[in-house]
Amino acid sequence: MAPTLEHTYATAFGELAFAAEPDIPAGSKVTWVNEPLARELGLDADFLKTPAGLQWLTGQAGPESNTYALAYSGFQFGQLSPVLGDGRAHLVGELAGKDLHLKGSGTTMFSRPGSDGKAPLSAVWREAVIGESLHALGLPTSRALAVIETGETVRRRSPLPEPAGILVRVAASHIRVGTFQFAAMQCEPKTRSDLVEYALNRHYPEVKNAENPALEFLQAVVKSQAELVAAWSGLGFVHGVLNTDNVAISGEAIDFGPCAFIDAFSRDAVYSSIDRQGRYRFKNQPAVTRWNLTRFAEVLLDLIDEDPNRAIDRATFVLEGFEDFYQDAAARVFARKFGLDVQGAPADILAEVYALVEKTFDLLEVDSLDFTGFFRVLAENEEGIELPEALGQMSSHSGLLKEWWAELLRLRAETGTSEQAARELMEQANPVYIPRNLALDAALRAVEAGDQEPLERLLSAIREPYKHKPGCEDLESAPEQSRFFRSFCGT
Ligand SMILES: Nc1ncnc2c1ncn2[C@@H]1O[C@H](COP(=O)(O)OP(=O)(O)OP(=O)(O)O)[C@@H](O)[C@H]1O
Repeated sequence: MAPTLEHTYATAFGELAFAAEPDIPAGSKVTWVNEPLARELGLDADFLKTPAGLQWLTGQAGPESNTYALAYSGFQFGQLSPVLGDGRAHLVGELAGKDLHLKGSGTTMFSRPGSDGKAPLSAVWREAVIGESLHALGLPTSRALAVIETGETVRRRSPLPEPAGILVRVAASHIRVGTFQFAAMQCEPKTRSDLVEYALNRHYPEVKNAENPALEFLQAVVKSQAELVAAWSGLGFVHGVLNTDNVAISGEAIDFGPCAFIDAFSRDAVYSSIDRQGRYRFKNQPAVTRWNLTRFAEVLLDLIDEDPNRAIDRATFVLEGFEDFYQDAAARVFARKFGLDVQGAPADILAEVYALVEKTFDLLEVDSLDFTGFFRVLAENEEGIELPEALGQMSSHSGLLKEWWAELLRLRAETGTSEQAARELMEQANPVYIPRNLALDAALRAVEAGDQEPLERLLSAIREPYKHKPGCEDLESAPEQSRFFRSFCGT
């Protein structure tokens, strides 16, 4: 049997959570359960695959339905949409302090006019695989608990129908920057102060008794977002749609629809077919996150200080800390990738590591090198202090490469990192396996045709990302044609 879910958010915020029934078509089946996650949550994976498990996962198990569509607003590609909300998603409840949430579960009062409330099976799986990969790589992220096939079809990328699915996901919460924007525009001021208190209790209890809770909350979200985006930089990960409704205040990655890990490196990498101006390209992610946080600060100002000018000064001071948090976090992320032990290192060393990150990007970009492959080759270098031959073969700019290598060795010496320590750091920071774009795409096409095996194989590799897995060699690198890959945003 499965536990009873809580509804603390919906109970506390009736003006932000509206009763809404999911549409679970007859014949729907749970076709995949995330067994490690089920275990972590104390759930029985075998039960979840049964018809009773399907009912529990979709909020239909009790005598009455307690499922909700959540309200939020959002700046989408820079333009404010005052009312968005779960238009094809439902909150089922909370388990162990986390949200259980459906996507692709039918229309609600927030549905986009004329839209079907559904999700293509391939989009459901893309989110499931990427979430598992980010989690295995140590990043905070929402994760798929299960995939449901409904037997229905949807039309997205072509006039041809494709199978539909429902994602059952688990997230720290679904409180977004856009939730606060909605509360600011549509609710009494008390809703926002209650929401700050609720969010602090749930996500940042260490600062919940602060003298100025709204200011401390802003500070905590700024820091966690800076760390999140720095971790993405370290993986060459492009979220895809960093609208304010896709920014969770918990600091987890959510709603990474048309996301991808970069193969051939370019700072301008953008994978989403709807991001025509490249607003959310790789190199813009820190600046765009700062922009999103500024929109967040705007709707907290009156809670920060009743004097508007003082409130702006205080919020600005916190926002200005974003760059420092980001650079510090990015320097630490890349230090591990470079094999540098920076524990206890002074700020000037971290600044030098950060400068080396930019030089690395130059080196990768000038030859469009494979981001993940470059770092893994570095981790597996057998040549000690000699410039690794394999890197020499990858790069056609030997001058740049030699300079870069000399700088890396200088920082190793400066930080007193032994060869052994360097190798250990790099082997645990530079993955062998990420969901390569073309391999993921091929696996998604297979699942649409009824074959789940390629996805299961990909999952087994990315779940242990730092270890070579016999039989998965084809998933270790990107084929040449991946340079031209662009993910379709048919969510
Ligand atoms: N198929 C759909 N049917 C009804 N409403 C939809 C559908 N797809 C998106 N919407 C709604 O349109 C608005 C903007 O959606 P957005 O593009 O952010 O999609 P989303 O469902 O939130 O997907 P993602 O998780 O990838 O961000 C949201 O209110 C969303 O619920």
